[in-house]
Amino acid sequence: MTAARPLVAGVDTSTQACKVVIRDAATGQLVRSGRAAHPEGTAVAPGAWEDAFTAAAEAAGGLDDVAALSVGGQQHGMVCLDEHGAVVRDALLWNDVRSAGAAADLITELGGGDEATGRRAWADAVGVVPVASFTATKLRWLADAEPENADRTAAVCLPHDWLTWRLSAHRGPDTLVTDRGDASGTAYWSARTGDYRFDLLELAMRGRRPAVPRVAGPAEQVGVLAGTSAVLGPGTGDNAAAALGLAARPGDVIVSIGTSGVVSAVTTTAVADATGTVAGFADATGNHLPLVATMNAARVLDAAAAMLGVDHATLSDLALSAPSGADGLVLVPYLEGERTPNLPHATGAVHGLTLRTATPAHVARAAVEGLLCGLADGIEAVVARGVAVERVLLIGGAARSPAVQQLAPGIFGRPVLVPPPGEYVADGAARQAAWALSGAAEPSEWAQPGMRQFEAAPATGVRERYAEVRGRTDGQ
Ligand SMILES: Nc1ncnc2c1ncn2[C@@H]1O[C@H](COP(=O)(O)OP(=O)(O)O)[C@@H](O)[C@H]1O
Ligand SMILES: O=C(CO)[C@@H](O)[C@H](O)COP(=O)(O)O
Repeated sequence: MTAARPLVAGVDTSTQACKVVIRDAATGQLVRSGRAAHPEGTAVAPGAWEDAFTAAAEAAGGLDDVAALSVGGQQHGMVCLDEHGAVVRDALLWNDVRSAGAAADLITELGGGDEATGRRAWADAVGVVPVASFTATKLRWLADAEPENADRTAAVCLPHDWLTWRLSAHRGPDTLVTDRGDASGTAYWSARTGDYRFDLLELAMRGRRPAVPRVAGPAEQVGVLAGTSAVLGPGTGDNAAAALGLAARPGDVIVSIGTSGVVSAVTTTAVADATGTVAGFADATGNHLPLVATMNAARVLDAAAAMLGVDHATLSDLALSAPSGADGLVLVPYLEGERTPNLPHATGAVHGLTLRTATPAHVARAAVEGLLCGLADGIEAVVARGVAVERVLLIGGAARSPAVQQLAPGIFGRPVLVPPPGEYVADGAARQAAWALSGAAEPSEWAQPGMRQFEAAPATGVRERYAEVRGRTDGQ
């Protein structure tokens, strides 16, 4: 049945929801899709992801006719398993900042007590400088705060690794598999060398060495969907999956405004930024994916809309009705602490309130501009690491906002391409599944969606005023 017209499934197990798309393996045409919500919070029982996957797959009409499946997922989350494969504690997600102190400790420890030396040493070793988001820092937190759980941790993996493993016919924790894209977000695997740094894993775990997933090749068949003959691809981190879904090539910069704000670019060489601003991740094809991530993105607009008591469409209208720069009103959007810049305990700030600016329209404008200014800093950071920018592609839930679409080009100082609203992470996972199924050297060329191009005059002074206010408050 599946041989005549094979279908493939792509999964995005993201922060807020699980999304499943089912596409034609040959053409990429969307056949069906479904989604289900994840629980709130930054510590989540992994079983909730499996439940959401089951519900999303059912909403997508089931998987009976699917010949291959891959899982893309939120990066960095710490999933600890005991010797029998049972979950040791709730997973700590990428946006959980309790490990901020552990990150600082790991930097100075590797630097022999010197922070600058430590930053350089981490960047050289694994392409990243620890921040609270990365798995290694969560493991250090575990070792210090919950040593008994650290002792019970026989294996550690990431959300997409865990879901792939749960969906497979394998059961022992020794059969866990990951890929380059997600492994590169652990801070104990190097995208440059392709090797685990077990010394850094042991440093994080204070001498313990849990098992880690095998790093599969980009299109490897890593198993089968339990109870079926459908092939499982290795999966990958959500940002690498989005790049695959968009068939991103060198010169493309992807700006994703989901729960996280992400600026990423496909490159052929590894990046090692000792400032830690640009993380030297890998992509899902064998290339690299230098990336800047912020913790405050779509939910800044969710919060602004809730604060003003309006829906997203009205928030967007309000923002577009206010003048550029919101007459000096600036919203620094560090609502959940921030990762870039590294201010894990920061809070948001609103500066420049006057009788003139104390209007819903000014607040809406300041929220959109504050969000975009943080991402503009991210684009500038990847450019500073030598990334060439030919196209800027805007995706993620908040890319649906007309205000975001129309204001981004002025604040980024570049035209912006917006593909139709879609699940590009799940699409990338589906494309990987088709690739694994085909056994071909390269992923098939799927028709890419038409994109709308937005242009605008530079938003003079907006980023400068944002930088001034951010510097003044430091978001604290
Ligand atoms: N039209 C819109 N305007 C602004 N934000 C939106 C809009 N539609 C959805 N969102 C927001 O986008 C976010 C979900 O985006 P998504 O990329 O799916 O996130 P994630 O992959 O992190 O789960 C939610 O916070 C949602 O409220
Ligand atoms: O931490 C990062 C990237 O380094 C985030 O991009 C997470 O991977 C979460 O992604 P979303 O749920 O926002 O898509």
